[in-house]
Amino acid sequence: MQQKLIAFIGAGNMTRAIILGLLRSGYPAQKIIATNPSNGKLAALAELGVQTSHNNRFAVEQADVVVLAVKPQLMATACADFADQDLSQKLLISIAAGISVKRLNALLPSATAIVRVMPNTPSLLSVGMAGLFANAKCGADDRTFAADLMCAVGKICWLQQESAINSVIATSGSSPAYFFLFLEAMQQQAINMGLDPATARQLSQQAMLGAAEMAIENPQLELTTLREQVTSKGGTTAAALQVFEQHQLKQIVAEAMQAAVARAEEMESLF
Ligand SMILES: NC(=O)C1=CN([C@@H]2O[C@H](COP(=O)(O)OP(=O)(O)OC[C@H]3O[C@@H](n4cnc5c(N)ncnc54)[C@H](OP(=O)(O)O)[C@@H]3O)[C@@H](O)[C@H]2O)C=CC1
Ligand SMILES: O=C(O)[C@@H]1CCC=N1
Repeated sequence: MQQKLIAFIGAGNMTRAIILGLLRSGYPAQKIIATNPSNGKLAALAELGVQTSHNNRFAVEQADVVVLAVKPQLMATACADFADQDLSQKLLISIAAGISVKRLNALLPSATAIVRVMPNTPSLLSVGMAGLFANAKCGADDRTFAADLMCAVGKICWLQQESAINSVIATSGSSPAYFFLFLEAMQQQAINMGLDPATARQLSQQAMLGAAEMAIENPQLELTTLREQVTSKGGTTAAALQVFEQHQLKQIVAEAMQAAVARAEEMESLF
């Protein structure tokens, strides 16, 4: 991966995840600067050798690549700190949900090459999944750098349409939380059935990990086939799946994902 000075604006969960991945892949810490208003998160990054600052303007001035990683509702405030700087030679990467390229161009008028990235928190363990959309002003170098950045923390896919970012949010950005909700429910019921909390958690999470690895290792098999392989006729799994069907699990999932997309679209008009 090319070594450019990367400024992360906002040093929260996602920035930390991406920086840890970069460092693990051998990216030099002194080529990274992170900003944040409060101290704690910066201090933790400074311990890893990363440069830190409270000053967005100072960080952006030196950077070749600027990663916008603040909450969507704070994006306008953060960008105002360096909106009058010449960003035309810098690659701008935004990981924010609900902030369009058009909005970024309005907030940062001199920005040219812009990549929107939708990552997820498993990036922290280098098993992230990110969708990337590049605007028409991005050259091959910009695309390669953005791809390399996210490949340091997981897998990526390129999107042809910006609107697909919202589908990525619903499918891989937010979905670790859907999964944790499912795990919480399983752990709770296992406890209700008499298992201790640690055993209930281990059984649930290890089964899910194994199932995810089976799906990954068997791309030639449809997910339906993998499900059917667990489901003996007249057996226990069939009894459980029948309950999911009665309660229309697929419809619930569809509605939840549609709600995520609708909120992303709403945020595009709010922030
Ligand atoms: N979390 C997730 O799973 C995912 C998040 N995203 C997107 O990533 C972005 C960041 O999310 P996440 O890391 O979870 O959020 P966090 O709240 O963990 O991190 C945002 C950080 O920005 C800091 N901040 C606030 N205002 C400014 C400012 N003006 N200048 C610089 N830094 C500032 C906050 O500081 P302080 O600590 O003082 O509040 C905070 O540390 C969001 O836009 C979100 O949509 C995308 C995909 C997945
Ligand atoms: O909840 C959110 O808005 C962000 C985007 C995807 C995951 N977290």
